[in-house]
Amino acid sequence: MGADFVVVANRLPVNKQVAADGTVTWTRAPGGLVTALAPIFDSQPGAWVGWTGSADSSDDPHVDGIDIHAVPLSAREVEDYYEGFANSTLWPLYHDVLVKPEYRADWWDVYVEVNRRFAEAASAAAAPGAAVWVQDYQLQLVPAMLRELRPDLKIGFFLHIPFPPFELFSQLPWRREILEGLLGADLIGFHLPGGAQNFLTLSRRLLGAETSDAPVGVRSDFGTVRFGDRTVRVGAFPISIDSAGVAEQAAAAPVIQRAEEIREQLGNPKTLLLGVDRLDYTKGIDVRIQSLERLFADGRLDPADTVLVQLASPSRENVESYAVLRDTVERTVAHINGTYGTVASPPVRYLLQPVPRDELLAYFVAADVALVTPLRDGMNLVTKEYIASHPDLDGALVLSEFTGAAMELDAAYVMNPYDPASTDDAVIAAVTDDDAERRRRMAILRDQVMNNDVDQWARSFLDTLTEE
Ligand SMILES: O=P(O)(O)OC[C@H]1O[C@H](O[C@H]2O[C@H](CO)[C@@H](O)[C@H](O)[C@H]2O)[C@H](O)[C@@H](O)[C@@H]1O
Ligand SMILES: Nc1ccn([C@@H]2O[C@H](COP(=O)(O)OP(=O)(O)O)[C@@H](O)[C@H]2O)c(=O)n1
Repeated sequence: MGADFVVVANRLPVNKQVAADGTVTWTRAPGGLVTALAPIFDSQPGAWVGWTGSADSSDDPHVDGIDIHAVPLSAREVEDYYEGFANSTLWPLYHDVLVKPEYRADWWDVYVEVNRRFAEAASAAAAPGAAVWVQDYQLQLVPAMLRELRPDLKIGFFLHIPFPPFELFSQLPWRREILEGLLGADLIGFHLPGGAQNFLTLSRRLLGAETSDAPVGVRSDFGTVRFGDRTVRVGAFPISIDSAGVAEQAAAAPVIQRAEEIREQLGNPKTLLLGVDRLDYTKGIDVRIQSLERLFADGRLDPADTVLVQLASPSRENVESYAVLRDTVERTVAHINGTYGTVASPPVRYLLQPVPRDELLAYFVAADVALVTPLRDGMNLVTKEYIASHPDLDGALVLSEFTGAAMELDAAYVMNPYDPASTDDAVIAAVTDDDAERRRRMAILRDQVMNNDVDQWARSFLDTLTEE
C-alpha cells in the first residue's frame, strides 16, 4: 500500500543505547535534522526511511506515529559511506574546507551503492503519487535514482548544511554526478538564498543547464534549472524548531527548579556562559574557550565569578579530525582550569556525553549568555532553542556570522569567529550591557523565533513541492 508522505534521511530519529546489563533503550538521535523533522509527524502520518546508527544491525525500532523503514548498513559501509565519503569528503568540503577533504574513489563507489539502497527502500515505502522528501548531503544521489524507479512520485530534497560556491565545489571529482543526482528532485531546498544561488551557478557552469537569473528569496522567488525535459525549482527555506513546544517545556516548573539548582551547584556565579554542540570542528568550541582565556588574562572577565558550561555530545568518533578536535578542546579546557581555577571552582565545566532533553532545557534557562561561535554552520538550532527558552527576555546570545541563523537573528551579539577582537568584544557586550539593551535584543530575537517555527519550514517546503 505505502505511505503518502515519506522522509528519507541517513538517520532514523532514534539512537540505540545498550546498558551494561544488555538492556536496550532507544533515545532521540543526535543533531538538528532529527530535532526539526520529528515534530512534522505529529500533524501528518507517514514513513521514515533511514539507518539505525549501528553497523550490521537487523534492528527494526518502533516509533509512535511513524512507519519506520530501517536501511541496514554493514561495518564497511559505515566506514566508507558515512565516516568516509559523507563525513571526510562532503562535510569538510561543504564547510569551507575547515579540514582537508579526502577524495577517494573507493568511498565514492560505496556512497553510490548505499544511495541506491536508500532509493530502493524509499520506492518500496511510497504509495502511488506520494511526496518523498530526501534529506541532506549523505543522500544527494537518491533523487535521481528514485525518479528512475518511481517517476510517479513528487520528490523534494533539502540540504541541511551550507552549499559551497563554485570555487570550492569544483574540487570534487564527482561534481557532475552530485549535481545530476540532486536534479532528480522537483524541488531542491537550502537554508539560505546564497546556497540556492550557488547551486544555480554550478548547474549552469558545470552542466551547461539553463537557469533563472533573478535573485532567490526566502520562501519565495524560487530559482529554476532546466534539466533534460524537466524544470527543477530551487529555493531557500530556513529551518527552525518547535518554538512553542520548546518554550512550554522550558517554562515547566521542574525545569525552572532544575535551572536554579544548576546555578547553585555551580556556586551561583555572577555570569553563567553556555555552549551546547555536537563535538564538531565546525562549531568553534575552541574559539569560545580561547576567547574566555584571553578575557581572563586581560582582566576583562573575572574567573572567580564566571563559569562556562560546555555540553558536547560525542559525534563521528571514528573520524580522525573529530578525535583531533577532542584532544584540542580537552587540552584547552585543562589549561584554562589549571591557570585560572581553584580546586573548588574551575571556570570551565565540560561534559562529553548526551544530556537528556529536560536537563538540556534547564541549562538553556539557567544561562545568562549562550555562546554560539561556529566557523561555519548550516543553521544551528541550538541558537533558536536558547531563545525560545527565555520568555522573560533575560538572556543574551553571542552568535557567529558564519551560521545560517545569523541571517535571521542579527539582533544577537554577532561576531566573527576568525577575529579574536570581534569575538571578545561580543562576549563582553553580552555580559556587561545593561538589562534594557539585553532585553531589547532578546525581544527581537524571540519575535523572529516564535513566529517562524519548524512547522512553517516544513509546510512552506511541502506546499511548494506539491503545488501544481
Ligand atoms: O547524524 P550525525 O552524523 O550524528 O550528525 C547529526 C546531524 O548533523 C548535521 O546537522 C545539520 O542540520 C541542522 C538542521 O538543519 C542544522 O541546524 C545544522 O547546521 C546542520 O549541521 C547534519 O546535517 C545532519 O544530517 C546530521 O544528522
Ligand atoms: N549535548 C547536546 C548537543 C546538542 N543537542 C541537540 O542537538 C541539536 C543540534 O542541532 P544544531 O542544528 O544546533 O546542530 P547539528 O548538531 O545538527 O549540526 C539541537 O536540537 C540540540 O539541542 C543535544 O541534545 N545535546
